Amino acid sequence: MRTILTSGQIRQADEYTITHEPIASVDLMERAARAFVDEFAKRYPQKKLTIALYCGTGNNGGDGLAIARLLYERGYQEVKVTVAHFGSRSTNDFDENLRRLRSRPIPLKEISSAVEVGTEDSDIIIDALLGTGLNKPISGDFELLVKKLNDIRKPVVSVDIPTGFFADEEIPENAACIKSELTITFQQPKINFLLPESFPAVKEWVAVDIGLDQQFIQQLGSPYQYIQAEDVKAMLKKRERFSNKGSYGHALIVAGQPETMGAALLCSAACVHAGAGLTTAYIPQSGLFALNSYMPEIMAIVRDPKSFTQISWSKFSGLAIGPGLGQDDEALTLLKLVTAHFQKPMVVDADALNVLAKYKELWRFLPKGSILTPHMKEFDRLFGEHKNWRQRVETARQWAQERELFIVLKNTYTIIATPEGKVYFNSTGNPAMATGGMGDVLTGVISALLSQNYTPAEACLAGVYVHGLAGDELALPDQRHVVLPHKVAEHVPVVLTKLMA
Ligand SMILES: NC(=O)C1=CN([C@@H]2O[C@H](COP(=O)(O)OP(=O)(O)OC[C@H]3O[C@@H](n4cnc5c(N)ncnc54)[C@H](O)[C@@H]3O)[C@@H](O)[C@H]2O)[C@@H](O)CC1
Ligand SMILES: Nc1ncnc2c1ncn2[C@@H]1O[C@H](COP(=O)(O)OP(=O)(O)O)[C@@H](O)[C@H]1O
Ligand SMILES: [K+]
Repeated sequence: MRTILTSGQIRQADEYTITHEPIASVDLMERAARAFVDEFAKRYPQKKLTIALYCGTGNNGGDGLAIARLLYERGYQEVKVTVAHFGSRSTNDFDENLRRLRSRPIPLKEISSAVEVGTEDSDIIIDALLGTGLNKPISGDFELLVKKLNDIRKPVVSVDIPTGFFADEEIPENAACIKSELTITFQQPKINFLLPESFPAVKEWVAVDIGLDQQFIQQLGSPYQYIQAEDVKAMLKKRERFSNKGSYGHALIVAGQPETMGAALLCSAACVHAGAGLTTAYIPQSGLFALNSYMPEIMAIVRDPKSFTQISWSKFSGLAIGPGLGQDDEALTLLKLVTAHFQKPMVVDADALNVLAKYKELWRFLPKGSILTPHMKEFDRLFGEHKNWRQRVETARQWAQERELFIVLKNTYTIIATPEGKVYFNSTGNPAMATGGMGDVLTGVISALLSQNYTPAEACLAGVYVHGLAGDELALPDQRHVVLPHKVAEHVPVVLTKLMA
């Protein structure tokens, strides 16, 4: 896991590293600047580029001055620097870097108001005005300068965070900020980079390691984590030589209506591909033909009232309810039936979530450790309207803790809130996956993992990661516009094999 800290915690980690490594703070700044320049040089290797750095007078500005010097030393000869003295005092490391910069033949202009900025015709702008020290929305000269830089419509690369961007608190409405093409951020993504509001301020980000003390970072106990491949690799279990289908559990997928059988098929098929020993779909009579012709590996129980009393619930080790289920009386009956008889953690998705939103008294029947997989609209139906994603993250965290459930809030960086109060952000997935049926596949994958005896936490974390990775492997190499959910399901075994290699 990569721990995600708030700006305040990052400052603590900086201070701890400075005292205990030990390293002088100006040397830590130099290390950060070097890490920035390494990444910048990879992305923009043309040494003839004209580069304009805009620096504030805090440590973000200090980084900018060090970056200008290091770029020059790397052979970027067309670098120039503008320092914005807009009121805030300068830091010692800024002063030291200004002294170092002055000994180089790099053009330096110091301004005390935004109107002094002339026409800007450089190829690239590096934004080092303000970083994590931001404590209120920018206004006055900062706002004017930011507006000017945005209006130039040249690519902007931000140092650590775009100037004016709130890294981890709720972003105030209409707060002005730099719209960066790329943000090269120190040590870890900032929480708000992982939420939709960050776009277009943060079109793309990359985190570069500046060697902050890892032990100290762990000890800060941040609830926010960013899932990495190693975490999922450590969870996955290989299939044993003397195993049989009984070793991998039996999943029941309660899904589908005559008009939405596709959802049931995609979910059940994904469950088969993700390795459930047996998969049974609990579907309407009219869906039987489609099911049998789509995938013969899936078994069926036909959903007539007689069946309600005939299911032997204990033989299922995993269960999902919801994809394409509808929200009529039958859906309500099924949700009641399932929660009354199935005592293990289950996956609740799609229409079952909408039913749950309408009949709040059903909450208390959900087995502890169950996994809710809402997208944004389902989430707001369950928990009320939210003004922004930062609020959704906190609602998910509170509810998951209070109800002892896992909430998988599907998004670009899917958010997983756990009963322990942790919040994980998924690092896989891409916009080609934004197509109907993709969530049904995710539900199938998670229920397959539950039926194979993975813990609910493992099923959520590994499930979302694997699902996103399958989508990435299909879409990213040749930049596909769209990937189809059934292809993602079919690719899940390939991804699992690679992760277990
Ligand atoms: N040793 C360290 O602490 C390190 C810090 N680093 C850099 O330091 C940055 C943080 O530096 P600072 O804490 O000096 O802060 P900034 O450089 O982000 O901001 C400077 C000052 O601007 C003022 N300010 C805040 N909001 C404002 C607003 N809306 N309008 C006008 N002024 C405002 C604040 O008083 C703040 O201290 C990071 O983003 C990173 O770039 C890196 O060099 C790595 C090491
Ligand atoms: N831009 C994106 N980046 C990453 N993942 C995405 C993106 N768009 C969609 N996804 C993933 O695709 C799935 C869509 O789920 P959902 O909206 O429930 O689809 P459906 O209801 O049609 O089955 C989620 O797992 C989501 O994380
Ligand atoms: K910045």
